[in-house]
Amino acid sequence: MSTSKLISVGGRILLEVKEKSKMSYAAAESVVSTNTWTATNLFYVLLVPALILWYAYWRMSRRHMYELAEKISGPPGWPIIGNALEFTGGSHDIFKNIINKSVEFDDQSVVKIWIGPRLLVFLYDPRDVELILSSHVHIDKAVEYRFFKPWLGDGLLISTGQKWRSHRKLIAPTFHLNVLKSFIDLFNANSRDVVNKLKKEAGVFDCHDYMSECTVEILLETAMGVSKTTQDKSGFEYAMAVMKMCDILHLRHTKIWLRPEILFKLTDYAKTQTKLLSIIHGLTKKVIKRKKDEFSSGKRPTVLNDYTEEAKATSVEGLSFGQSSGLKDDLDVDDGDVGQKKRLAFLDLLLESSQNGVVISDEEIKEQVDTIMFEGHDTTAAGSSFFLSMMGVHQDIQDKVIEELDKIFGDSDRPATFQDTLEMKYLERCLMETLRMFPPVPIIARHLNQDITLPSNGKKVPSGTTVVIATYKLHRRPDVYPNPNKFDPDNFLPEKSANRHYYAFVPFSAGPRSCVGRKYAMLKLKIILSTILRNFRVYSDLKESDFQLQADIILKRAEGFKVRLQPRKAAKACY
Ligand code: HEM
Repeated sequence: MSTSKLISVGGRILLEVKEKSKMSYAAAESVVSTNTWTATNLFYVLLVPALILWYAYWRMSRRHMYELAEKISGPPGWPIIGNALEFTGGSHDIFKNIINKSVEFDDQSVVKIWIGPRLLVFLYDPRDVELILSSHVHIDKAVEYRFFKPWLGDGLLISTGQKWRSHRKLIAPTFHLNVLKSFIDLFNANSRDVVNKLKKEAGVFDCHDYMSECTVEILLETAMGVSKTTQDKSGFEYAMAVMKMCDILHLRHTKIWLRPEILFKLTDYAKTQTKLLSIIHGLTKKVIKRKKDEFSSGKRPTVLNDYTEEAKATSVEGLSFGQSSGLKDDLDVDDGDVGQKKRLAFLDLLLESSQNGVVISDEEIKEQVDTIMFEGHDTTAAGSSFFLSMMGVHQDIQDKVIEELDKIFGDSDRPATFQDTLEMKYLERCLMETLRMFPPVPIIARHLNQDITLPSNGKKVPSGTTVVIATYKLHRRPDVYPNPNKFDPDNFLPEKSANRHYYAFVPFSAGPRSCVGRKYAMLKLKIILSTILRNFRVYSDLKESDFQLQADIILKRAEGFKVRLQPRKAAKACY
């Protein structure tokens, strides 16, 4: 065979081999694609029944919940998403919509809604409220509080079980009345500062900004023990960051698509949250570091063990410190029989405890500081701003408060004493009435780990439900407060309070998980508000029916807390 023949034969063979291999490749490809097709199809063919089975099992395992929920009334919802569409629109629209819709169910004081698979049952009969709040069993916070976790960690507000119990035991005494009495000078000094700042306001302005900054600064100076001279402008920045964080948390509570972590992280809100948390945690870290440096340089905290007869009293005759006088909690424990007790302010105690090898880590201290800073400032800022708004609206009531203050202080510009605060009885009634009509924490939510039977109507609420104490609705029950939408401080005359169900007024919650800052808040508010009213008369151009309420975690006025001030003693400087 010639070379060219060989080549051509070889080429043909090669071509043939190539053709064959092409064919077998195509065949293989078709086998693979057939197999892939079959595997993909098989996957889907199996997935669909698997999902159906899983859904059927899931529904079956929740049958008990559905059966009991069926017997509780509530607005009709959609399949899968339930009543999630009720939460569309802005915060004010949501609040108005929910309150309006709830009216239909007022005769039963219990309303059910579904947000996707979550069952929420709103309660506002005092007997049902008592069942939940007085219990040592129903103390777990609802799963919705988990959105606070990146901010507050496992702080007192959201922790549960043994951790919550031991930290509560540690922290509650740091808000004991004896400790609070030692803060009076600081309450006065900061109230004076806010009065001086308010002097520059000539027209209508939002008093909440001032109240917010002032309450942050007071907290830093009292509970955290950071002196004014070492504070910088970060208080205001912190307060604004907290406000914006609350907006984001509220969105996550109400917009079903923002609930799953995986979806939330894709949004701009997640980026904003990271920025806000760096401002918020920046301040708390700075505060703790400063305090630790003081400790290591040998500066020890002041021990507050003034054990005079007056200081011994933990409860004061005729003063309820923000709750029905028949209720008692761990803040009312009288340790007169325990012997002389060393008392420290909040952060001093936590640091001292940790250095003595007690129960609390650095991370836990940070979580508790974040919790107290949040709970302690935004609530009181809202409460005081609502109070000033109500004084502005009700000039006749403001007259009576001013008359009382003039009786206590006369012409003097001296700072208020603890004894003075006991005599501010009418101002206290106005404060309680403000907290009734505008509770800064308008709802309290708990997770049920077992079925409960409602004392008010015998209906059962199933385990796994989020029960929501609707404080705002509870406080406006016409059978408890005749004319409930009228601001009437006489609702808190002793004889009227005595005849009322104890759990019909719970602005600070009640029972084992009541607010640890209740007495602190009442004392601080009395001093700030009396100082403002000793210096200014407050006016409002709006009536309370014009207030646009919104509940971004904390109840606020959507349009801002707009008031006007007129100096009472034009020529006199604040003392
Ligand atoms: C007008 C002012 C205040 C109001 C209306 C208020 C209201 C409340 C309410 C309703 C709760 C229960 C929340 C829930 O269960 O979801 C609570 C808890 C709490 N509050 Fe306050 N609060 C006020 C001021 C303060 C202050 C000044 C502090 C601290 C300085 C504070 C610290 C706390 C803490 C740590 C908790 C969690 C307690 C626990 O779960 O054991 N609060 N507050």
